[in-house]
Amino acid sequence: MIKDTVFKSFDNTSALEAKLADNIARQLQDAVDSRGKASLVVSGGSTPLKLFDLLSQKSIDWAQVYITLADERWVGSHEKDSNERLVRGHLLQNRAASAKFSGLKNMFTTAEAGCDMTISALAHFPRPFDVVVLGMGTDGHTCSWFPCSEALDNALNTQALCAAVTPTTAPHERITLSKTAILNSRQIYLHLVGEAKLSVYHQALAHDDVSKMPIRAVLGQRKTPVDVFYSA
Ligand SMILES: O=C(O)[C@H](O)[C@@H](O)[C@H](O)[C@H](O)COP(=O)(O)O
Repeated sequence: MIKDTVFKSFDNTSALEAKLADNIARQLQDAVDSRGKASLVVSGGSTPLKLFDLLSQKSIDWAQVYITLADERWVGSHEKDSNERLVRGHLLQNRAASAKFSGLKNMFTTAEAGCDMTISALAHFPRPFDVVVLGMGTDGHTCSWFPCSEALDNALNTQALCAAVTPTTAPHERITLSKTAILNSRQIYLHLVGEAKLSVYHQALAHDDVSKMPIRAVLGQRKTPVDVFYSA
């Protein structure tokens, strides 16, 4: 049983996105004011697109903000399943166009082979990450930590920043930030939309087995604050 998560429920997705975009913008600007630069890790998938649109319009010092992804499918950055494509089309727009983005995919043929290069590409990021925004799948995965995937143990236990994953339940080989990387953050948000995700979230809280629902690796820890933002 996992206790004490901060859970914020909103009447609709617009209210959720407005509040989450305000929080993230404030935390990034605070980081720039105190340390000169800030870092933001975002997730792909369908949930965060409107959040990205709103965030891109915030008036903060984006030129000092370093942005990357929690995970990426090992496909070209113009392909429809690319998370980088979503970030470029929705977040790195408007005022946020001046942010410094590093994607996770590189020219290596496989994620396994490209992992070290991705780690080097992120070496200059301010860490701990200031803000991490995670999503969750209805199987309880977050990032590309898929339940029962052979690579899950490595993604959850390596001290390296990234791990390669080939899920059996989702398309594409992937690269994902590791648990070590994600938890080395000042603030994590878990962005959930829809009743199906709420039910999965409750199932995740009810037990401790991380291999069955890897989101528990985030919800069941006390090192890094996690705020869950939910709307039906
Ligand atoms: O690349 C990805 O797929 C993700 O980063 C992944 O972890 C995502 O956040 C969840 O699968 C939720 O996806 P949806 O928002 O599409 O439901």
